[in-house]
Amino acid sequence: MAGSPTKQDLIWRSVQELAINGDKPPARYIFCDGDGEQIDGSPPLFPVPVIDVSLITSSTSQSSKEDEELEKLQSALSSCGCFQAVGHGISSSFLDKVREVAKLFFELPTEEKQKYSRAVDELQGYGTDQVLSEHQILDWSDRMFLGVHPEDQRKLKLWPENPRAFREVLHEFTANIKFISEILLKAMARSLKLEENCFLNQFGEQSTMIARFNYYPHCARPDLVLGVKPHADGSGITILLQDREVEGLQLLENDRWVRVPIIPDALFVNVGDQVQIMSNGIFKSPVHRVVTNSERERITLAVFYMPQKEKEIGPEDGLIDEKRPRLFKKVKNYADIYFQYYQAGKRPIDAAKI
Ligand SMILES: O=C(O)CCC(=O)C(=O)O
Ligand SMILES: [Fe+2]
Repeated sequence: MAGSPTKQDLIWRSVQELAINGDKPPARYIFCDGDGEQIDGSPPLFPVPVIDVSLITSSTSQSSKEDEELEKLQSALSSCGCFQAVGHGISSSFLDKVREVAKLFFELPTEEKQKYSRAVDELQGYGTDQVLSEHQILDWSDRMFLGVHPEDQRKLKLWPENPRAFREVLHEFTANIKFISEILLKAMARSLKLEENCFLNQFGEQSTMIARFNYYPHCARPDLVLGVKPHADGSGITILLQDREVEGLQLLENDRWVRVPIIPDALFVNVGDQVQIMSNGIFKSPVHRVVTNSERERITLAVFYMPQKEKEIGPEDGLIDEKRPRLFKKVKNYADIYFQYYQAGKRPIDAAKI
């Protein structure tokens, strides 16, 4: 097709298709070029703390092992804001099944995947980075975004029926993730000597869970593009199932990018902005980005667990005193605020700061 691409072309041309010819990425994907800082795909590996979820599941049987694990949890979330969860109860073979259905979906022909396309002004469905301005630098990734909770609000017409097991596997996986998220949020409250349900109460009965399958094709110039630009998540907490073999996630630690290692059967958990707010800034929502590589595709599944829409959230009273004054206002509909700030290139959590 002649001429420069229209907005519509950019929306519908998947990065997967762009990657096939192995050419240099189009200008709209170039995050840094030449004189800017090059994207380092291999900075030092960061020893992300490992937490055994099976040790922190019960509030009744207080044991020294549990106390120790809660202390580790508190320390991880107050420093890097993330950890690798093991002992979470989901079998290794089921995690691989989740990875398999995701891979089979992205392998489908374009026309088949486009049956589930995101409408231009919608968030849910299959697509690329949402194009909101001509100047936006686009992510080198395709994604499938699906609301999974509350269950009665699922947009099932966007849930793939191909591969056959997709819906069932996603349903089962996210039911497990919800269960684990609730255990974690209780443990996080206990680790701060708070009543264990306090964070969960802020999430509300109709808490929201969104699944985002990320597909990062290989890229001829991984030094110029990002799979996902630097951001902190707008969730309460995020649980990420990483690719079993291909790395790509990086964290900003003390102003330096570091690599997140792969532990194949672990779930990578990070605090999102809304839990940073609820914890009055004690828990940190880490800035992270995704890099690509020239050889292999990478597929991940991020599940964002968020408070109910319209519900006001704010710092827990028990975490405010003279030594630690209130750092954040009460906010609601943080997802909307997040989106506006993020697209304007600002850090969304600043909107909630006092
Ligand atoms: O794919 C990854 O490793 C992380 C993705 C991510 O940060 C996100 O979806 O918010
Ligand atoms: Fe993220």
